[in-house]
Amino acid sequence: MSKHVLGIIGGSGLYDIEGLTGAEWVTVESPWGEPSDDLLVGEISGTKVVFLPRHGRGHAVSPSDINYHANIDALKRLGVTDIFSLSACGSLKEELPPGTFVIVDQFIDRTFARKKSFFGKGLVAHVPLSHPVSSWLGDIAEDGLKAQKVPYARGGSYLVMEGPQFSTLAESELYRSWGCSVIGMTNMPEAKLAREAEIRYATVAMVTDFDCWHPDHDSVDVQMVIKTLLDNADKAKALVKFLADNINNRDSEPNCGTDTILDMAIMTAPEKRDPALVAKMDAIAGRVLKG
Ligand SMILES: CSC[C@H]1O[C@H](OP(=O)(O)O)[C@H](O)[C@@H]1O
Ligand SMILES: Nc1ncnc2[nH]cnc12
Repeated sequence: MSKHVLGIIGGSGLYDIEGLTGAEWVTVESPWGEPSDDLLVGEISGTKVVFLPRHGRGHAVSPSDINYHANIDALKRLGVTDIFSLSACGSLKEELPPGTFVIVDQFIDRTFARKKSFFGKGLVAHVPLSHPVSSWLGDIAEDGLKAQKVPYARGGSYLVMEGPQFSTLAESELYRSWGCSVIGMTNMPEAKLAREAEIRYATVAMVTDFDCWHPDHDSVDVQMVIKTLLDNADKAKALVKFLADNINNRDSEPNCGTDTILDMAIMTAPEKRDPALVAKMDAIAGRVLKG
């Protein structure tokens, strides 16, 4: 069995994936509550793949209501080592028109109604986040998009807004003035929590619209997003197959240190730790808390 276990978090428009051998929807119990849905577990080319629809099948969960903690905990419990988020997003740059896939490398987190950490009172930790995504995973995504001849951009900042309403024009212009490339509502705290869980994370953001700033394009609405997503669904599914085919066949291994990030992160002295929180962290931090 393969070493890297591939987690795919499917965003708007991606509620299922095909081509998994032995595919089974599995219910995962998490001490953090209910994940967005059951998780689809199977294999592609010998790689174990775990798929989770972020908004649930039928899209019943809004960005602010997603239980990001339970989602990451469930992926960790199923052995996931590497997560790709496939997300819809708005473009904040002329040169990133709808249909472009952006391999994001930075985030600006403007969400304010979400709990951001697994850690807290009685178990304090601070993980580094200067480079929130894995460039090793980004390389695999880039190879896949090149092979498929999909228009893509490597790098760019994803502005994470609270939503669920889309931005005002003043907000959209503000984020453009900050140099952000794309905007969405879901990748934080997801990326932060993945880092705390020692899971490598990368996002391929599929541009569906020009938000509301572009003088020659209508302001974003859901119909516009869905139309572009449907046009791009096959490309996203082919990318998932490429990721699974390739993640365990690379010449190099990741060296970002994410898989051991908690070695240096926990501040709370053993005798001051809250046993209830420590117990809840069995999957996320069991590697460093046990013994
Ligand atoms: C349906 S448009 C807004 C919605 O789409 C994106 O979700 P995801 O990242 O899960 O693809 C965006 O962040 C909003 O949540
Ligand atoms: N313009 C936009 N703003 C926020 N989230 C989005 N998801 C897709 N397009 C978006």
